[in-house]
Formats: sequence, C-alpha cells, structure tokens
Amino acid sequence: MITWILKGVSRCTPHKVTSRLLSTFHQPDLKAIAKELENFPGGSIDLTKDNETGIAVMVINNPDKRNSLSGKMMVEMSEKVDQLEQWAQGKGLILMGKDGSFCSGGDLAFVKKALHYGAEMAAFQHHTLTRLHNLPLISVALLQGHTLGGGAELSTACDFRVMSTSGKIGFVQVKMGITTGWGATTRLVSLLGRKKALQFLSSAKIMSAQEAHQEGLVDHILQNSLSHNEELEACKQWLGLNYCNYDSNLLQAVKALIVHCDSSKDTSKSLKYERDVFAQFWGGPAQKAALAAKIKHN
Ligand SMILES: CC[C@@H](C(=O)O)C(=O)SCCNC(=O)CCNC(=O)[C@H](O)C(C)(C)COP(=O)(O)OP(=O)(O)OC[C@H]1O[C@@H](n2cnc3c(N)ncnc32)[C@H](O)[C@@H]1OP(=O)(O)O
Repeated sequence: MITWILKGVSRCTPHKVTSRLLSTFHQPDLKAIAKELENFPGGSIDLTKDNETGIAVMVINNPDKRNSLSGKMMVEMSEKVDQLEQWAQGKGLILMGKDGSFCSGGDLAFVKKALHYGAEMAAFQHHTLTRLHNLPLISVALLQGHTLGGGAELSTACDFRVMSTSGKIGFVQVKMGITTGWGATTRLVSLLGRKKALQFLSSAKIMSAQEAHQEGLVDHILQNSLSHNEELEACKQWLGLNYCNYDSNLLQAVKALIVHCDSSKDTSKSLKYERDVFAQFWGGPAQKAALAAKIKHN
C-alpha cells in the first residue's frame, strides 16, 4: 500500500464532506504512487523535440480509447515533463492526442479498478500538471475531436488552447459523479475567473469550438477542412509565428518570469483542497452510478 506522510490525523472515511478530511494528507510519496500507477497499463505518451524550431510535440497515444489516460500514461507524462524541464533549446510545446481526438479523460477501465485510489492519483497528476503548466516553454493544447473530463483538465495546464472547427470540450466531471481531480478548478479560476469556472464545472456543458472561443477558453480556431496532420502544422505555425520568434534563452526567461510572478499566489493550498474534495466523491455512490450508466458525452 502507498506510503503517505500524514500530519497528525489518519485517513478518514471517504465520501463524507467533512472539514476534518480536508486537512488529512501531506507530502504524498510520488515514487510509490508511480509504481502503483504503472500496474494500470495501456497507451503511451510520445515526445519528439525539434532542436531547429525549438518546438516539441507530446502525443497522448491511446486512440482505441479516444486517448484516455491509463495509470502507465500518467507516469510516462511525468517522465516526459522531466525531459522538457531540461531542454535548453526549447521554446514551445504542443500537447495533442493521436488520430484526431485530444483526450477523453481517465481510462474508464483504470478508473473502475482505481476507485480506492483517488487521492493518490490526484496528487500525482497535480504534481505533473503543475510542472507542465510551469515549464519554461510556451505550451499549446491542440484540441481535435473530443476533450472531456480529465482531458479538459489537461488542456488547462497549457498556456494556450487551439481547437479544430469540429472540436468539442466539456468538464463533464459532475455528470460522472466527481469533481475535478487533475487541478482544473484551480487553473480555471485563475485563467477565466470564478464565474466562468463555475459555469463550466457546474453545468458539465459540452462546448463547440465557437462557444469555447467566445468564452475565452480557446484562443484560436483552426481553418475548416484540414486533415489531422495539416492541423498540427497549422498549430505549429500559429505557435511559431506568434510566440517562438526569438532566442530560446530569452523566451525561457520570459515564461519563467511569468511563472514566478504568478506563483505569488501559491496554488499548493488550493490544489490540496481540490484533491481532498475530489477524494471524497471518487469511488462514491454517484460515481459508481455514472460508471454503471456507461455515459457517452457526444
Ligand atoms: C480520472 C479523471 C476523470 C476526471 O477527472 O474527469 C475522468 O476523466 S472520468 C472520464 C470521463 N470521460 C468519459 O466518461 C468518456 C466516455 N466516452 C464518451 O463519451 C465517448 O466514448 C466519446 C469520448 C465522446 C467518443 O465517442 P465516439 O467518437 O462516438 O466513439 P466511441 O464512444 O465508440 O468510443 C470509441 C472507443 O473508445 C472508448 N473510450 C472512449 N473514452 C474512453 C475512456 N475515457 N476510457 C475508456 N474507454 C474510452 C469507447 O468505450 C469505445 O470503445 P469500444 O466500445 O471498445 O470501441
């Protein structure tokens, strides 16, 4: 079982909203969690770095399951973020899914087997996605096809979101009987303010590209009728021409400055609160009912 360094209190009964639980866990043992997550196989996270353009592409590769994330993929994403943190020539990053879908959230096969494991998984994802968000690279999520649940959460860990005309995005967590587990509430409030975060998260509304653009969640909509590969090229151009024109040292300094100035509002408390609330609903009756209902969000 997983090692946690607990501060004073022991782990409480899940699914009860108690203020006691909200201050339970501290300092998760991420190595131990990674070892456990690796037991949930499927898919991969693939990274290519182009030293000439300074643009890397990270691909969420699990197309048979609409690029949902297995435990193993969560670990691989963390390892790829390690590599990007060390990339001296880097300027930009595109995060995308394989074969025309961005990401449909957690792999439901993993979710069903990991219903005892929400707090650990959320702690691991918070650590990875905070580091992704804070990379010294200008990051864009290329949203093709569906971006759902945890996938929508992933997209908020990038600096920008570029979407296909036919793309759809929805924070469907409440429909799945849970709250956000991968840090999207904290990031959405900071990105778009309380009102919009509340609208997205409480309605579970699935937005078209036009709607998401109007709401300010999506920064750019790609031209219609491009192939998946052409959309990637168009996204690279959008990123390259707008934001990657200058020397990598300078651009990395600009991004690091922004992260530094922004970290004056430390998100660690808010993320911790977010994962404590998530852990109370994860594995609870509402989630079990949603899983049994085999909901499709298209
Ligand atoms: C743990 C994080 C948590 C969070 O914090 O939010 C989550 O993310 S919970 C997961 C939320 N996501 C879902 O509930 C997705 C459910 N799936 C759908 O809504 C639809 O499948 C789709 C994503 C809209 C795609 O629809 P469509 O294009 O019509 O294709 P299919 O429905 O036929 O899907 C193809 C294939 O892919 C499987 N699939 C899709 N998403 C997942 C997933 N998240 N986990 C596992 N498998 C997934 C789907 O079951 C199909 O498989 P087969 O039936 O075997 O072909």
